[in-house]
Amino acid sequence: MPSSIRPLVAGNWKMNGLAAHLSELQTMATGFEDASGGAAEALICVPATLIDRAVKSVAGSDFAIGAEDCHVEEKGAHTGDISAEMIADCGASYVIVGHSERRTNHGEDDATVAQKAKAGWRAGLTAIICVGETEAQRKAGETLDILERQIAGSVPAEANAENTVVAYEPVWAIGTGLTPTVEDVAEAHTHIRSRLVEALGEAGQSVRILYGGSVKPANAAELMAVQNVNGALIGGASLKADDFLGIAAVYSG
Ligand SMILES: O=C(CO)COP(=O)(O)O
Repeated sequence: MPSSIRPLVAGNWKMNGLAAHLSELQTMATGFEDASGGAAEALICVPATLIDRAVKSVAGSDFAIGAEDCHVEEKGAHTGDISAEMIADCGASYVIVGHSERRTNHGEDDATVAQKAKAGWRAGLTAIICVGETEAQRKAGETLDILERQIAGSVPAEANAENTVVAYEPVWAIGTGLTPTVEDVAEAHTHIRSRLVEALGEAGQSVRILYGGSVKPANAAELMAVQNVNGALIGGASLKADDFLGIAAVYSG
């Protein structure tokens, strides 16, 4: 049941981070268990250039490393793209698919996102499937309809708690310092939960649903306490160990 789901504190470095930044990652990996009281799992998704070194940096800890995107194919003539198999080959265990920045900047639609999730599974990765409305859609009162459509189109029917995490990221809350009210987060997450149960049956009860969009140490406690929020997907605040561990601390009890 949702209340027994082990939370996931996940970072998304986006197009940030050079080798020098790996020391920050090591600090996170070393401090995470203490900070979270052992009550949550940790993941940082890094640029493709850093996956291999990030995996080595956290070796010996339970800290997971993920990628930020993958191609749908296993290999072939796709210059500049990276397959899920390549990501797994570097030792990563997660891949983000359908982030709104990919949907907007690379024209990825729900069908592509679903294919990417399946590509991740094919390689043994857990897919973090992102959904979320734009500011215009929210103002037009379309939030729940958009989420329903994105869940229906982006989450393949074989999704379960082992192979899939869903992240709700309102586009207008990303990198803006704005967050929805806890009532709005509750409404969105409850809606996503019921759509997942409808689509996946019992498996939909235990798929983790992360909230993402301007999560910081100062607002994490109230956001993470909302029903059906099973962790966070953190952008800017995942670049600094102090901030990331400060967010993890909401789980320390
Ligand atoms: O897009 C996000 C994580 O995927 C959220 O980014 P911020 O936490 O910087 O708003």
